[in-house]
Amino acid sequence: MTITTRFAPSPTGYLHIGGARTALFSWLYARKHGGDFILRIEDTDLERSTQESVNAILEGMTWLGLEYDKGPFYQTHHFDRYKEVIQQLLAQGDAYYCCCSKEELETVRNEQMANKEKPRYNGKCRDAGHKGDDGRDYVVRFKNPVDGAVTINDLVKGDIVVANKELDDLVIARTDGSPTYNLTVVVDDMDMKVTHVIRGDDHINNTPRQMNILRALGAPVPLYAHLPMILGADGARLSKRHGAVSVMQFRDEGYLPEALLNYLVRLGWSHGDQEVFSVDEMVEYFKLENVNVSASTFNTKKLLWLNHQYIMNSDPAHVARHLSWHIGQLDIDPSEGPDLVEVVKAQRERSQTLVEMARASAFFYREFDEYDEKAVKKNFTAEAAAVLAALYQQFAKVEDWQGEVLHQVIVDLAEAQALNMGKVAQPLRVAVTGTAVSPAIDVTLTLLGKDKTLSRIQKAIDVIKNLN
Ligand SMILES: Nc1ncnc2c1ncn2[C@@H]1O[C@H](COP(=O)(O)OP(=O)(O)OP(=O)(O)O)[C@@H](O)[C@H]1O
Ligand SMILES: [Zn+2]
Repeated sequence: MTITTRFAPSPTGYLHIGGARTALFSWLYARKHGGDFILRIEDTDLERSTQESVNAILEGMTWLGLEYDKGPFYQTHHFDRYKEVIQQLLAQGDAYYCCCSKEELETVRNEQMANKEKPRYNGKCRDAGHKGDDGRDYVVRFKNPVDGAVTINDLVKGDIVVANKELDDLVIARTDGSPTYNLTVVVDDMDMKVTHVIRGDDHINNTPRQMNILRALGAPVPLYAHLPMILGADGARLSKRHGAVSVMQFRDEGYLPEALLNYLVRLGWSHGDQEVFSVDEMVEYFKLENVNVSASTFNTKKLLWLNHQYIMNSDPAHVARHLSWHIGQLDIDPSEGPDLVEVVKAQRERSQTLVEMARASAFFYREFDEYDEKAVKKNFTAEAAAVLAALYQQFAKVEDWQGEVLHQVIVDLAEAQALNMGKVAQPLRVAVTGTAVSPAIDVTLTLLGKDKTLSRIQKAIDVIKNLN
C-alpha cells in the first residue's frame, strides 16, 4: 500500500509558518516512505475562500519546494460526491433527518448548561423517522454510536481514548443540503486513500467523529498524527485570522527557503543535537516519534542565525539565484555589473539576509548620488582628495585589473605618501561604494571593474572640492 499524506489548507488567507510546518512534516513523511503527498484545498466555505488565497498557498508551497504528487484538489469540485455519501449514510441508517429549530436547540442547550451538563444535541430526531420531504427545514445528522469508545493511536501524542457518549450526533448536511467540514474531510480522505493524516492538533476534537463516520462507511481508518501548534510571541497559536506572517514575507525579508525549512523542522522535532539539516537529511532522519508533544514559539533570532549559515555554506550559484530576485526588487538589472556568484562569495560573510546582501551590493550595479553622511565627514578630507587623485593616476595605468595588482597599487601609494593603509583604503571605499563598509577593497574594486572605479574616484574628487 502506498503511503499517502495530505496537506489540506483552507484558502482563507496566505500560507503562514504554522501551516507550512504542518505541510513540511506531511511532505517529509511521504518522501521518507516513498509515498504520495497530496495537496487538497478545502474551499467549501464559499464566503471566506478566495482564488487569491489559493494562489498565495500555491506560491508558498512552490517557494518552499514542497512539491505535491497529486493535486491540488478542490473540495468545491466534489459536492456531488459528498451528497452521494450523505445519501448513502441515510440509506444505511447511519444518518437521519433532523428538524429541530435553532430555538429548540438553544432551549436544550440552556437547560443543560443550567444543570452543569456538557451541552450536546439531545437526540430528539434520532429515531423519529423523518423523511426530510415534508417542506420543513432539515439538517442531516450522523448517528454516532452510543456505546463504547474511540481510541486514536496518535503517532505523536500516543493513545487518546474518547467515550462515544461524549460525542453528539454531528450535523453532516446543512438545511440547504451543503456538506459540513467533517463530512467533506472524511469523504476525501477515504476517496484519496490517505493512509496518514498529519495535521495540527487544533483538529484533534474532529478525529474521533471522523473515525466513526469512516467506520460507518466501511472505509479503512487512517493513522493520525496531531502536531503541536506554533505559537506567536503573544502565546496565541499562529493563524490567518490572528495576523500570522505569510511564508512569502520570509522570502521578501531575504530568507532562503532551505533556512526556513530547517528552522521549521527543528521547531518541534529533533535528531540528537544536530541543528543544521539539508533537505535530504531531513527526509532521511524524519520520524514522527521524534516530534515534540508541546507547542513551540516562533523566534526570529534563531531563524536569522540559520539563514546566515545557509547563505555562507550553500552553493554560491544557488544563493545567487535567490539574490538575483532581491536585486530585481531594487529595480537593478544584474547584467549591468559583476557576476552575482562572485558577489555572493564576496558578501556572504557579512550578510544575514539576502535583503542585506542586495542592498550592500547595489553599488556594483548602479550609480549613487548620495554618500553615507558619517563616512563622508570622516573620510572626504582635503588630504583624501590628493590621495584619490594619486590613486586615479595609478589605477588608470593598470591593464591587468585584478585583486593582487590593485592591492599592490594601494600598498605602494600608502608607502610613498607615508600614510597608513586605512587613510588610503577608506576614502577609496567611500568613493566607490558610497559607504564605509564593503568587502575587502581589492575584491570590491575587482568586481566593480576599471571604468566604474575610475569614474567614481573622479566624482568623489569633485564632491570633496565642493565640500572644502
Ligand atoms: N499555528 C499553527 N501551528 C501548526 N499548525 C497549524 C497552525 N495553524 C494551522 N495549522 C495547521 O495547518 C493546516 C492548515 O490549516 P488552515 O488552512 O486551517 O490554517 P489556519 O491558520 O488554521 O486557518 P484559520 O485562520 O482560518 O483558522 C492544518 O493542518 C492546521 O492544523
Ligand atoms: Zn431534530
